Amino acid sequence: MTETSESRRGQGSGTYDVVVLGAGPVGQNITDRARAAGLTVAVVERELVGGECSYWACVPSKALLRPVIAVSDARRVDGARQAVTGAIDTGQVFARRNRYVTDWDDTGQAEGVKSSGADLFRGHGRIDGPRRVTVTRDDGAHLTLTARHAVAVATGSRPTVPDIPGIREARPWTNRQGTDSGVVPARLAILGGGGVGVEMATLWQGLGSRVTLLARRRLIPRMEPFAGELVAGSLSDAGVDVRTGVVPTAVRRPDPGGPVTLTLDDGGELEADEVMLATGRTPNTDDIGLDTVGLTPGAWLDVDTTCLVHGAEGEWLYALGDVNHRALLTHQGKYQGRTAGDAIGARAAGRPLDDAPWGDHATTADQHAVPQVFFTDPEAAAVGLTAQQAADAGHRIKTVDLDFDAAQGANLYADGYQGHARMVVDLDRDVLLGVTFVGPGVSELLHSATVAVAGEVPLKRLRHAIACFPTVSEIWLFLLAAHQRERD
Ligand SMILES: Cc1cc2nc3c(=O)[nH]c(=O)nc-3n(C[C@H](O)[C@H](O)[C@H](O)COP(=O)(O)OP(=O)(O)OC[C@H]3O[C@@H](n4cnc5c(N)ncnc54)[C@H](O)[C@@H]3O)c2cc1C
Ligand SMILES: NC(=O)c1ccc[n+]([C@@H]2O[C@H](COP(=O)([O-])OP(=O)(O)OC[C@H]3O[C@@H](n4cnc5c(N)ncnc54)[C@H](O)[C@@H]3O)[C@@H](O)[C@H]2O)c1
Repeated sequence: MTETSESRRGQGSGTYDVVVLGAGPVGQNITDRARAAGLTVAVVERELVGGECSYWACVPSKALLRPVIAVSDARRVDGARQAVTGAIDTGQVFARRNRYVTDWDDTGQAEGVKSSGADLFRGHGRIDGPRRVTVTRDDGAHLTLTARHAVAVATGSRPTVPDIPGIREARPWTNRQGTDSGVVPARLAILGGGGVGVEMATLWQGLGSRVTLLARRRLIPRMEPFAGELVAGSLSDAGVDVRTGVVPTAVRRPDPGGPVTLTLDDGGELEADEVMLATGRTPNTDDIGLDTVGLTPGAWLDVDTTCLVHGAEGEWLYALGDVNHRALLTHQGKYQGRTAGDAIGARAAGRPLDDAPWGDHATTADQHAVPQVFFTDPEAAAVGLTAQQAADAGHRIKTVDLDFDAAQGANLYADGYQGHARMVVDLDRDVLLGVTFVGPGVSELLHSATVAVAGEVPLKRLRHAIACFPTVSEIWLFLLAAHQRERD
């Protein structure tokens, strides 16, 4: 850092090639790539290095879900089922979660940022005109950072609080309490049937809560309809009260330590010990100085394929991860971070960009091949387009559907394996536009589909990619054979 003289305690300035706002997984990835390109980097973080993902989202939720699903998996195998004789040890489950979030201590991840050669600044960052960022530290001191080449916004998102009378006063759980609680509420009402809703319902019901899941429409609506149906059925089998088409119109918790009551739009009432919001995300862009560069505070940031923000003059402002609203997923944001980091390196060196589709500096997969797994029981995993999305986009398609019990490997994996697979075929190019798997253990199957979709592998060639006998992956053989039969 080229620190200038400090006129008052804690005040100073520095000039870097790149300034990164937010040290979540996405901010860390762009930092690594910018450093690899030989650029100097300042990283600004106001809370914990590692972001929402490491401490209140992906990591703790999966640490908590795994024991629940491992027990279910054992129960699906004769011989193993008989060995599951007790209840889940919630104390051990919480201890496991605490290990994976390093007790909410970010020392290790902060060291990781520093060891990449970047400088880490603790405090709230705000853009202050083109290529400038001010950092306000907890003690009120300010610092000004100037970026020679780029400012990268990777400030993530926070839970959306719906406009329901009484909801804020009822102190609802969000993903934060849903992943950091060490107490199992006796009754939990979850609002929202997207990814957070279904995973949290699986998790807290599995740990002993009586969960009611209220969804405006079908569950996990961005996936194929059968995914939501299978997940809803299994949640109900596990004891979750799944109610679709029902929303609260008012919430009240008269006694701060007492139960919460939800008035529902079907005329009913629901009492619970906690209510959790799983109603989507709001970008952390309302207080980052967007107005100083002609952009709208609080908006999602619209970006090009290299993650440059549209509407900001000059090629210096990038937005990655949740804030650009392309795909609110850690792996996709990290891909954006790697791609944009390389693009910044190329632009800084005056090298030509390789930003044509699927080029080194293009985030093409954001449009065509986003993979996602919901760690429910059964898991729901999908990549690319659903049949509806493909048809809406004007593709001439056909779908191939199969239950997993066609594959002996699936039955050996779980007695009476229940699951379903669909591939969406582009009839004009004979490639896959999308694949969805629902069933136990399918999360580890998804990458094969991602390779096929992103690689645009012709189905004529894909049939030569042989799945081992007897694995769950054998479903590929049956899907491709069914496609070929229908084609011949
Ligand atoms: C319950 C839950 C489970 C999820 N599970 C998965 C999953 O299994 N897999 C998956 O891929 N995705 C999952 N997601 C989504 C995933 O958490 C996000 O897509 C991911 O965290 C986005 O990363 P990010 O770096 O953009 O933002 P974040 O992880 O939110 O990090 C942003 C960072 O920026 C900091 N920051 C914000 N504003 C400022 C500022 N002005 N100055 C300085 N610092 C600032 C924040 O403190 C934070 O550390 C889940 C989400 C939730 C809610
Ligand atoms: N395993 C994973 O990959 C994973 C897990 C969890 C979350 N995530 C990601 O995190 C992001 C946030 O997840 P999310 O589930 O909060 O958002 P979401 O947008 O996926 O789902 C929110 C749901 O809440 C509903 N909703 C909104 N307002 C409501 C209201 N007032 N009453 C009732 N329902 C209402 C919406 O209709 C929607 O179905 C998503 O992009 C998701 O993909 C990923």
